[in-house]
Parts: sequence; C-alpha cells; structure tokens
Amino acid sequence: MFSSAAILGTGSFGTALASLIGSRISDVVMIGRDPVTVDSINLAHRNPRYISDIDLPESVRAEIGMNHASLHPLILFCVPTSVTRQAATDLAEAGVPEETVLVSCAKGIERGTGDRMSVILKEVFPNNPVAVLSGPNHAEEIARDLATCAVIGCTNESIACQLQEVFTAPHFRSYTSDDLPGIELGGAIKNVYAIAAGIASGLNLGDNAISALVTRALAEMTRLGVRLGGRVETFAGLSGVGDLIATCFSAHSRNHRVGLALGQGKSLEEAVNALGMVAEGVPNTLSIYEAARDAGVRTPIIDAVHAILYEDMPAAWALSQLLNRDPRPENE
Ligand SMILES: NC(=O)C1=CN([C@@H]2O[C@H](COP(=O)(O)OP(=O)(O)OC[C@H]3O[C@@H](n4cnc5c(N)ncnc54)[C@H](OP(=O)(O)O)[C@@H]3O)[C@@H](O)[C@H]2O)C=CC1
Ligand SMILES: O=C(CO)COP(=O)(O)O
Repeated sequence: MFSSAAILGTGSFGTALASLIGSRISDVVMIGRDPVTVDSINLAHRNPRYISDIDLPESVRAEIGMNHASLHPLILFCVPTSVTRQAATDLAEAGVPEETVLVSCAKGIERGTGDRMSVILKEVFPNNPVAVLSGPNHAEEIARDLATCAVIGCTNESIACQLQEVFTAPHFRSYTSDDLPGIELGGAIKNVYAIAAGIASGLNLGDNAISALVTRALAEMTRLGVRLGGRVETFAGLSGVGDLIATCFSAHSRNHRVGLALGQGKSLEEAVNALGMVAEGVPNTLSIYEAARDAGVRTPIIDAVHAILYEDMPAAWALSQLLNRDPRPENE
C-alpha cells in the first residue's frame, strides 16, 4: 500500500477521490491554486467550492505548488485534460522519482495531437509507471459513499493490484485491465454523447429517441475507439457502456447539463457559464471530431454535436438529420 498520495486538482473529482482514498492512506495532499479553497480544506476539512457539504477525512490536507506533490509515491491527475500536459510539465520540473506511480483520472484527448492523457504522462515521465482510472464515477455520488465500480488500466500487473487496493472501499469496487487505449477512449468519447443525450432531453424528444441515440452512440464509440487502438470488449465494460449510461442519463453529468441547456435554447456560452465546472465534452467534441476525421471513421452523432456546438446548426435540425441518412444494416 502507498504510504502517501498527492492529488492534482481541488475540483469535484479531486475532492471525491480524496474522500475515497483518504480512508486508506494516512497522508493525502490535494494540490490546488485557490488559497481560500486550500485554507478551508486544511482548517475546516471541507472544500468550499466543490461538493462543499461533505467532510473530508482528517488524513486529507491541501497545498499550492507542485513541489508539495513531487515526493509522494502516488500522484493522481484530477485536472481538466486541457491542462494535464502543463500540470505534468510543472510536476516534472519539481523533480519526481522514477518509481512514483502516476494515475490519470481525467477524461478526454488532447486537441491537435489526439493524445490520450496516459500518452502525455509517458512523454513527460518516460520511466515512471503510468495508469488510468475510469468508469461510471460521478464525483458527487462517490463523495457520499454511494456504490459504484471502476476500472484501473495499467500494463504492470503488480502496480495494478496495488492501485486496486487503494481504490477499494465498502462502496467502491475496482477491476484491472491492461487496455489503456480502450479505457481512456471510452471515457473521452462518451462526453460528446452525454451532450447529445442532454440536447435530446432538452428538446423533449422522448425516451425512445434517447435510448436509440445512446445505443447507436455505443456502436459509434466502439467503431471509433477500436480504430484508435482500444479493444472491442473494453467498450462493453465499465469505462465504455458503463460510463456512457452514467453520463447520458444522470442529472449529475456536467456534459448532460450543457446539452440540456442547448436543447432548451441556450447558447453554448450561456450553458458553459451557468455550469461553472469543466464539461470535457465541449473541448473534446473538437478533439474527438478531429481524431475521427484523421482516422477516417464514420461518426454521425459526433458530427451532429460538432455541428450544433461549432457550426451554428440548430439542435433540432442536426438531431433530426441523424434519422434521414442512407439505410444501413445495424451491425456494420
Ligand atoms: N466530476 C466528475 O464526476 C468526474 C470527473 N472526471 C474527470 O476529472 C477531470 C477534472 O474534472 P472535475 O474535477 O470534475 O472538474 P471541476 O471543474 O470540478 O474542477 C477542475 C479542477 O481543475 C482545476 N483547474 C482548472 N483549470 C486549471 C488550470 N488552467 N490550471 C490548473 N488547475 C486548473 C480547477 O481549479 P479551480 O478550482 O481553482 O478553478 C479545479 O480544481 C475531468 O477530466 C473530468 O472529466 C472523471 C470522473 C468523474
Ligand atoms: O465522467 C463522469 C462520470 O463517470 C462525469 O461526467 P461529467 O463530466 O459529464 O459530469
């Protein structure tokens, strides 16, 4: 078991994971950038901005600055995917031993490179073990000890088992896998479909329509994810269909909430501003659309969300066009 851990990010997921692992690890430091948040975590054991009504374990404290993270044997990345590369670079400058285990908990791929977060971490820390955590894991529920499962991706079996011990609690069961591409791509791509499902809800398209959309989204996610390097069975697992269901049907999902607001006629800017938290599907619609084009994969649902968010296409029109394409067999 790890003697201590650092969590980069004092947002929703960092707070939920601090609460989870803080009961198993006696020293957990959250690295933030807001002095008020850091003081509150240290003095009141509460995060005033994210999931503010839960008490964090006594083992959890907070600091500002990567130098406070660099010497812990386990470091979790819980910042948005758009800043993961910068956070990793800052951390590397602080000096990290080669045996430190780095775990990406963020869901998305980088715009421009199409890199998954574990690829970025390996680029910056070529000699360190790198793992990923994903699944149907709404922060608000984990922090309240509501039951769920997750999958840990790691190619080193012994480290995967150590991480499985860390991410185990009476309400939290974790599995292991060595398919990092499949795990990360499922978690990234589902964000776009959660926006689509939210839009369909906002437009009152009905339960049949949303179920059909999510089912076809799974087919599309699997087609794209396999082309980008994931294994087909991973998309049928916790980080694929599991997370897809969690985000497409839950009021907790920030991506779903952005979609809902769009379906109800709000602009993207209004929807994002009202949320006040990261909705990875917004930047990831761009990065995943680009990755799909580069790979030459047919992705009508991602294309529709891209058209709504970035090409000014009316939401109702874009979704209705999904029904009016050429007929095809279901399993093509
Ligand atoms: N929330 C959830 O249920 C889950 C989230 N995730 C993933 O975790 C990642 C983080 O999401 P989440 O915690 O929910 O997001 P939040 O919006 O709740 O928090 C984001 C955190 O990142 C920090 N941050 C934002 N921008 C920067 C920056 N430029 N430099 C440094 N720090 C920054 C924020 O700091 P500040 O507060 O100071 O703005 C905050 O601590 C995402 O990839 C998400 O997909 C994965 C599973 C579940
Ligand atoms: O990934 C998540 C749950 O597993 C969180 O989804 P949102 O980012 O849409 O809130």
